[in-house]
Amino acid sequence: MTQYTPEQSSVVLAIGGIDPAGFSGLQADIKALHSIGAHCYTVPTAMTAQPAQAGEPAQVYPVSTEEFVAQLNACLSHERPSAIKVGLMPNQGLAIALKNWIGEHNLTEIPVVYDPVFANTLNKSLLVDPPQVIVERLLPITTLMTPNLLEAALWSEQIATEDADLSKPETFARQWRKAGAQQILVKGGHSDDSSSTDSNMVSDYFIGLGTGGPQAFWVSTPKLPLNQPCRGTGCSLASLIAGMMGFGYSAADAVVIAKQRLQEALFAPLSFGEFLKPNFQAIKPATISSTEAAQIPLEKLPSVHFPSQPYHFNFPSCGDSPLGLYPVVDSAEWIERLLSLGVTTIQLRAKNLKGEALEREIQSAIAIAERFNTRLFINDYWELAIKHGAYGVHLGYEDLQTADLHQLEKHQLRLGLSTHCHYELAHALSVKPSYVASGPVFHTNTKDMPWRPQGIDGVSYWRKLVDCPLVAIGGLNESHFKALCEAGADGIAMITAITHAKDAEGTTQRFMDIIKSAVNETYDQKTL
Ligand SMILES: Cc1ncc(COP(=O)(O)OP(=O)(O)O)c(N)n1
Ligand SMILES: Cc1ncsc1CCOP(=O)(O)O
Ligand SMILES: [Mg+2]
Repeated sequence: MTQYTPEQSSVVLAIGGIDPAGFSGLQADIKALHSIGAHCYTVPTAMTAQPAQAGEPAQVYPVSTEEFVAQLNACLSHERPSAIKVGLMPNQGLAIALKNWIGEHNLTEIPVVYDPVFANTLNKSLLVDPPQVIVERLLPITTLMTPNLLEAALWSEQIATEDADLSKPETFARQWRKAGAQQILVKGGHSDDSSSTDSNMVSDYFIGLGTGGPQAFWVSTPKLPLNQPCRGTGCSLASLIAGMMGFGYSAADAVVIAKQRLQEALFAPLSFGEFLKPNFQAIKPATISSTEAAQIPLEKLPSVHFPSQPYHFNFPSCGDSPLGLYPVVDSAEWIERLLSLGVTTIQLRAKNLKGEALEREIQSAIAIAERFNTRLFINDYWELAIKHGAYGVHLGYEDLQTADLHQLEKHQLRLGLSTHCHYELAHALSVKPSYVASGPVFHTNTKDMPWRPQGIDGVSYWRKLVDCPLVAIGGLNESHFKALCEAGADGIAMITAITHAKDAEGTTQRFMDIIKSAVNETYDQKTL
């Protein structure tokens, strides 16, 4: 369910400080990483002594470069790490040693998540050298930085242009990118600024590298009413992100999953003395089978939205009857043929038409669907769909970046959205569409897709996260219908199985019958 291929194991090399009180640093990393089933190597950069009392400073005792490199080598003598998480890096000598070690051992392909810890939650400085010098050393080897607002400010103010508004996470993120950060998540947890998002939410700003170039988004979870300072959240989040990237997830997916995992661990935090800490023991462990990729159980997904787009939409429903068999075809002629058989949901996916011919096809398709009182979705061409009063549109993630959702909502078109990974699903759900499509379920020859097929298990997993109708698509035929209905699919979409069938009419009729009885059986079983 990701742009990359999720693996069965994730081994994270966690590099950071030892907090003997057990709130943050490597101890926090271990707990967070074990909760997602990742293995955690721990290489200390420093012992620390961080007293609870506000007046007393923290002590930091860095390890020597020799000790540091010996530990790194010892870890490497076991399995090669699949991700590296860097937390407290107290001086530039260790930063340089890490950079050199990564280069010497050809580990530059491994994702490095750097959480630039400058001070702890109690604002006690933990660095021996100035933060700017340390960050400069580590930036070239970092895949994703995760500063909080204060840490981001420390660096950004140095390089800010005069008109930059440094009170906002997105400004910091842009400044860091200018300074050479590949991908960055600026955590807004310490911000009182609510201009860009809902004040009941904690919003972080991400700039990453999507398949089609840089991508930027806000990722938000509800603010939890915590009545004591909570420690170790930054370390835990960065570790979870590294752990998910270690499994092979993209940075955007890893951020979305990690943010939700942390939210769940904070929902009923553990209280210890004057502090709280995330309760990773209380959340569901990951299930990792020997054959499938790791599956991380989540209660829901965070809200995700593009910087330019608010996420308060509400698209009309597709009605009470299940979407059922959902043929995706390329002409009005196909629509006429299939609707006359009683198909109730259909899509016009006209990839080979342009200009007037395209507009004519869309107009005819809409007229036919109206005659049969059927749910017709127009793929891609949302402006023409609005112009000619279509029932709905189906959009992919790329279309979402340019489509005017306000116009679609204003004209009350139904909206179906494709999703292939956690990040896309989180984004789609934030838009509150009329349905979400999930695929490819199986390998498809119809379209090149960079995602690994999710299988029926993937549909069941998606079902638990999706609070609107769910459509399955990709390599589907009649042998899958029963299992798909049991997995909770409301609609079963397909191209080849119908349009390449010898007897398309007979096949469609049979498919409708199978789906109808599978739906009835599933319903009977659920109500027994
Ligand atoms: C029901 C349904 N699900 C997914 C898709 C794929 O749409 P999209 O991502 O926009 O890709 P193209 O179909 O445009 O290639 C779909 N069309 N229908
Ligand atoms: C457009 C699309 N999006 C996800 S899978 C797919 C192709 C589905 O076609 P088929 O049913 O022929 O596998
Ligand atoms: Mg499309």
